[in-house]
Amino acid sequence: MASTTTQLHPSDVDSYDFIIVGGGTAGCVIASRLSEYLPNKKVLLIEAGPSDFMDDRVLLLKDWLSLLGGELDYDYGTTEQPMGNSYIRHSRAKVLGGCSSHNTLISFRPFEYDCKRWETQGCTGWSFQTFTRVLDNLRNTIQPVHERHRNQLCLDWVEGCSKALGIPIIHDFNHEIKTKGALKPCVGFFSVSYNPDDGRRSSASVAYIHPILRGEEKRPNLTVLTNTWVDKVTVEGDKVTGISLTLQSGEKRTLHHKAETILCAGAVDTPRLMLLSGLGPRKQLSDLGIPVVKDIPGVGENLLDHPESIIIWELNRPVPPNQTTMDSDAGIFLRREIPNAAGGDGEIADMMMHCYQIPFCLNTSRLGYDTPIDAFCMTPNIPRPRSRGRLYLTSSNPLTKPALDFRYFTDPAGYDAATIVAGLRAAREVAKQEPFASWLKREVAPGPKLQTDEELSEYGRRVAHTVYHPAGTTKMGDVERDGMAVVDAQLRVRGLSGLRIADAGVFPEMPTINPMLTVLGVGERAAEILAGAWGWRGLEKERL
Ligand SMILES: Cc1cc2nc3c(=O)[nH]c(=O)nc-3n(C[C@H](O)[C@H](O)[C@H](O)COP(=O)(O)OP(=O)(O)OC[C@H]3O[C@@H](n4cnc5c(N)ncnc54)[C@H](O)[C@@H]3O)c2cc1C
Repeated sequence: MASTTTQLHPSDVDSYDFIIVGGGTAGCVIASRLSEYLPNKKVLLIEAGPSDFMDDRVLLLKDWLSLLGGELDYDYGTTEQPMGNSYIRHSRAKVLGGCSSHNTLISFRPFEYDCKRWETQGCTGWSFQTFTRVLDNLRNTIQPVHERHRNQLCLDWVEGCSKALGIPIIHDFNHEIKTKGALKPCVGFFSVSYNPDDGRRSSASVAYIHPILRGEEKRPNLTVLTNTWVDKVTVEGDKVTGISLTLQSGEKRTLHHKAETILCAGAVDTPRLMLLSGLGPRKQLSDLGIPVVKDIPGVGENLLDHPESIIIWELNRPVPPNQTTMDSDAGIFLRREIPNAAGGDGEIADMMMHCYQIPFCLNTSRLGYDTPIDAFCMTPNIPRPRSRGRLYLTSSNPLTKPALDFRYFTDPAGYDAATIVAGLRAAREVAKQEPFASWLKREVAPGPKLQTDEELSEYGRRVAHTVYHPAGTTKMGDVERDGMAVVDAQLRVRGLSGLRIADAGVFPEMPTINPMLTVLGVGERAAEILAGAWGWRGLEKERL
C-alpha cells in the first residue's frame, strides 16, 4: 500500500517535475491525472492539512456539519457588510480533498449559458462541450439521492413545490443539464457524490487519490506530502522556480520544479499565497511593505459567492429519522426575471432554493428568533449574483488572515436583494401547499408579521448566509485585453512562466449551480493542458 508522507528529505527538493500546491478538490484531480498521463514525470502534491484516508470524521457525509468551525477548518470571516450580514463565517477545509472533504457534495454540471459567458470573457476552449467531455470522465460516484435517503417530509416538499409553483419534478438534474444545456424551473432530489450503501463521500481525494493509497493503482511517480504549509512562490526574473514550505516538523525547505508549479490552494488561499509572495496589485503590496515581484492587478479582485437567505418553519412532528444523505436532499430552481433579461439566458433558472431538515438557525438566533427542535428551512439563493467583492491583505504577517469583502447585496440595481425577496415569497407559496403544508406548525423566521418587500429584503439580507462558494479571485480571461485577468485560457499566470492556477479562483463568473463539479472539471482540463504541454498526446484528436 502506498501512503502519504509528512517528510521531505533535503536531497529531494529539486527532484520533482510538477509541484501542486493544495491537495484540495482540483489539486487531487490534477495530481492523479498528471501522474497517470506522464508516468515518467515526478509529481508532488502538497496539502496543508492531514490525510483523510480512513478518517471517518471526514468520510461520513452525514456528519459534514460537525466539521465546520473545527480543527480542519480555516474558518475565514468577512469584513463588515453594510448591506448584508457581517457575521458570516466562511468554512474552508484544511484536509486532503479540500472542501470536497467537508462539503455537502451536491453535484451539478454547469449550464451551457455559464460556459458561454466564460468563453466571451476570453476563456477560449472552456466550452459546454469541453465540460461535458471532462465531466463524463470524472471518477466520482455521482447519482441522485438514493430512494432509501428520501424521507416522507422531503418527498412531500418536492410534491408541494411542484404543485404550488406549477413546475415539473426532475429525476436527474444532471441528465437534464447534459441533454438540454440548462435547467428551467423545476424541483427534485439532488445528485450527490457519495456511496449510498455506506454513506461515505466520493470526494476528490476518495475518487482520485485513495485508489493509489490502497495500492489498487500504481503511481510510483506521485508523492502526497501532507501537514505541510507552502509559504511562498519563488521567482527569478519572470520565471517561477518553485516554492518554499514548512513541514509538520517545523523544518523549512525550498523546492525547484523541473517543469511547473500549479497553485490549487482555493479561491482564498491561492491569492493569499500570491500576495505574500509579492505577486499582486502593486499599490496593495507596497503599502504593506511587501516587495513587488510582479504587478498583477487582478489578484484578489472579482471575489464571487452565492449568497443565500433563510425561511424557517417549526414542524408539528419530528423529521423522519435516518433517512437523508446530509439533511439537504432536494432543491428547486425558479425563474424570476422576464425571458432573456440577462442577455441570451432565455428562461433558464435564475433563482434556487435548497431545503434543510435541520434547524439552521445560526443567523436567525442572533436576531432573537427562537430555534425549534423540529424544523424545516428553505434557503433561497442567487445563482448568478451581480455583486462583486475583493480579497486583500491587511498585513505582511503571513499568519494574518486575508480580508474577505464580498460586498454582498451592493449591485446598484438591487438585483441580488430582489432575488432573495422573490425566493422568500416563493417559499411561502410552497408552505401553503399540501401534502407539505400539513407538516408545518408555524413560520418561525421571518414570521408572518413581515410582509412588505422592504421588510423581507431587510430581514433576508441581515440573516443572509453563504452557500460556501467563494470563487473568481484569480480569474481566467484574455490577459491581452482584460487587465484584471490573472490567468489565460491555458491557466498560465500573467507575465510569468512556470506557474499556473487551477481551482475555483479561476472562475471569471459564477456558474448558475453549486460549483464543485465545475472545479473538478477545471482540474481534469488543467491536467490535460499541463500534460499536453509536456509531451502527452492522449487527447490530440479530441482536444477542443
Ligand atoms: C461547507 C461547504 C459546503 C459546500 N457544499 C457544496 C456542495 O454541496 N456542492 C458544491 O458544488 N459545492 C459545495 N461547496 C463548494 C465547493 O466545495 C468548493 O467550491 C470547491 O471544493 C473548491 O475547490 P478548490 O479546489 O478551489 O479548493 P479547496 O477544495 O478548498 O482546496 C484547497 C486546498 O489547498 C490547501 N491549501 C491552502 N493553502 C495552502 C498552502 N499554503 N499550502 C498547502 N496547502 C494549502 C487546503 O488545505 C485545501 O485542501 C461547499 C463548500 C463548503 C465549504
